[in-house]
Formats: sequence, C-alpha cells, structure tokens
Amino acid sequence: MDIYCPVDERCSAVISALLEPLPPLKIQEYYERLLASRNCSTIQVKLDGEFGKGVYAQQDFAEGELIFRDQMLFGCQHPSNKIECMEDAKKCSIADADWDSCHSLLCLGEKSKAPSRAALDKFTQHANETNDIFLLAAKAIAYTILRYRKLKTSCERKRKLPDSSDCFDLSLLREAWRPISMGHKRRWWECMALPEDVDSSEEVTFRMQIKELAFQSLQLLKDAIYDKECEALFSLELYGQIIGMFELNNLDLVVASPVEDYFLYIDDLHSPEKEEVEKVSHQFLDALGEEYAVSCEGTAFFPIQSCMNHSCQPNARAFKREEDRDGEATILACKPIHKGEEITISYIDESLPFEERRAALPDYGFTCRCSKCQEES
Ligand SMILES: C[S@@+](CC[C@H](N)C(=O)[O-])C[C@H]1O[C@@H](n2cnc3c(N)ncnc32)[C@H](O)[C@@H]1O
Repeated sequence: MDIYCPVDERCSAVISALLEPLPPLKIQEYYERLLASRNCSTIQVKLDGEFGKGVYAQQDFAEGELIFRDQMLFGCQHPSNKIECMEDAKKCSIADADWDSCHSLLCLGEKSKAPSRAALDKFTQHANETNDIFLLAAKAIAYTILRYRKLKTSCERKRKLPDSSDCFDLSLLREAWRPISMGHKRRWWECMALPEDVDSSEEVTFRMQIKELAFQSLQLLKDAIYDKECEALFSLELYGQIIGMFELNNLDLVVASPVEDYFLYIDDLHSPEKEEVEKVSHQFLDALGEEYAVSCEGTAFFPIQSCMNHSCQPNARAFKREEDRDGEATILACKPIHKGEEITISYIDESLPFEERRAALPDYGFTCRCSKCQEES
C-alpha cells in the first residue's frame, strides 16, 4: 500500500506550481544574473544541448587552466566524520551567511529560532542514524522558509501594507524556492540506484522502504520547523524531489579542518601575542591530539557545477585543490577548450571499460549518451 501524506493532497496546486519548469529564456536569465553576481564571465549556462541545461565556454581555455569556482548552496558534513559537530551547532559557530540563510531555524543552540528544539534534536538524530542527506534537505526547506519571510516583509514595507502574517503569497514562495527549482530533480525513491545486495525481485519493496524512511524523516522535520504558509514544503512529493536533487547532483567534498586553520593562524602570530594566545590554546591542542587536523568530509550542492553534463571523454574536472580550503568547487580544463564548446566533467572514472562505466552511472540516474558511449555501444 502506498504512503498517504495529507499535505500532498492539501497543497497539490502549490506543489505543481513549484515544480513547474520555468521557460528556457527565464532559466538562462536566472543563470546570467547568478554568474554576473559572482563576476564570472568565463562561462554561460544554456539549454541548447541534448541533455537539458549545460555549461558552455565563453572564452578559450588552455589545458590546466581554471575555468570557474563555484560556491555551495547547501552542504553538510558526514556524521561518521564529525568531531562533535552537534557541539559546533550548539556554539553556533556556523558562518553568518549560513545563519541567515537556514541555520537560525535549524540551530540546536540558545539562539535557535526553531519552534521546537526537542523535535529538531529528534530529527537530527534520525538523520545521523539513517541518511545525512535529510540534513541537507532540511537546510533547503529552512532556507526557502526564511527567504519567503524576508521577501514578504520587504514587499509589505515597499507597499506600505500592514503586517499580513497569515496571508499566503504563491508568487513570493516561488521566488523563495527559485534557487532550488533550478536543480535537476527526480523523486529520491525512484532515482536511487538499487544497492548491490538488493535483488531485482525486491526492487518494489526496497523503493517503498526508502519512501517510508523519507516520510518518517519529514514528519520529524515538520514537528520541528513547520510553517503554515510554507506548508507545501512539508509535502512528501517536494521532500522526495529535494533529496533526489541532492542524490543526482551533489559533489563529495573535503574541506580542511577549521580547527587546524585556527592553530595555523596562531602559529603565524608574532611575540608576545603568540605566547599569550598559546597559554590558552595549548590545552585545546593537547585535548584534541591528532584529531585537530582531521579534515571535514561531506557532500554539497553547487548551483553552477550541477548544471555540467557528464562525458566519458570530459574536457574538465571538478575537484578541490589544496589551496581551496573553503568548501568551494574548482573546475579546471583537462584539455584545451574553445569558446562556445560545452564544458563537461566525468561523474565516474572514465578510464573504465564501457560495461563498467554503464554499471556505475545508474547511481546518477541516467544511461550515458556521450559520443564515446555511442561509439562503443
Ligand atoms: C547533474 S545534471 C546535469 C545538468 C542537467 N542537464 C540539467 O538540465 O540540470 C545530470 C543530468 O543531466 C543528464 N545528463 C548529463 N550528462 C548526460 C549524458 N552524458 N548522457 C545522458 N544524459 C546526461 C541526465 O539527465 C543527468 O541525470
């Protein structure tokens, strides 16, 4: 029997409006504005190709040249790699930008704006025990709610209207949701690759279990940060689409330990300031032992990098370099690229033989139709 989510039924019209794709020109305009806001003129996002959106070169690039750097929209650290991440959250050591964009609703500390911190604790624990992708989905929902509230307040101020806190405005919710609406999406329980230990005869049951898990997580999140005007964001349909978007687009990340950065900073200080600070800091360094330099491993969604299509003969690579200590993604040319050419990366190890590449790509929810695969098939 399928899962019944009452919000899906109550908000079906709003959900359809949020999932309706924008016309191609509007999509292009959105990315033009995003790239301009980052002073990036080396690339363009267009919908010209066979596979929907794609990233195209606006100039020639030599082999090894930096094409662009992308800032993450949402990211999280894997629980297995967390050294007291919950403690971090309690101390609210998250950057101010993250605080404004989503953390104020998801914080477990004293400054939290979450309606129920106990419920938020339960949600977080469930995500840590099952799948940390739920933490990322919670960030996307909190981000949209906070953006919606901000847009509404500024609209009311502009129009000199009285505070109409209960009056829902679909166009503002669509605007608040826009950055997430742009990501390539499918329902999580439908796009997820079947794990190797699950027999194909068990596929239907497996996908239903995944859907149930998402529903459990959503109920816990709803108890923690429910917002009546943004109720549609608590539908199973949108939750599944958001998680699916992360599953299909995310990039694995390694970010240098911020604690290590702190100790390196102290190391660079001059006397007598350095000795003064070390009087306090050495206790922490002793307590942490080797762990102070453990880098943060996680997963993140990048708005521009996620528009890059896959090729088994890519002309670029997306990764982190030693100097990129800030969680940004770096895209470098691995071949000379000419102005106007599509810039592609490989989501898998492209040196594998055809059959193995074909077997690896279902993790990304598609069968490759790049020229190399077409020739080899
Ligand atoms: C990360 S997204 C890339 C951006 C995407 N084209 C869009 O419109 O948002 C990955 C999706 O693009 C499509 N895609 C990318 N590379 C492809 C390829 N080589 N063959 C077939 N489809 C591809 C698939 O639908 C895949 O799930």
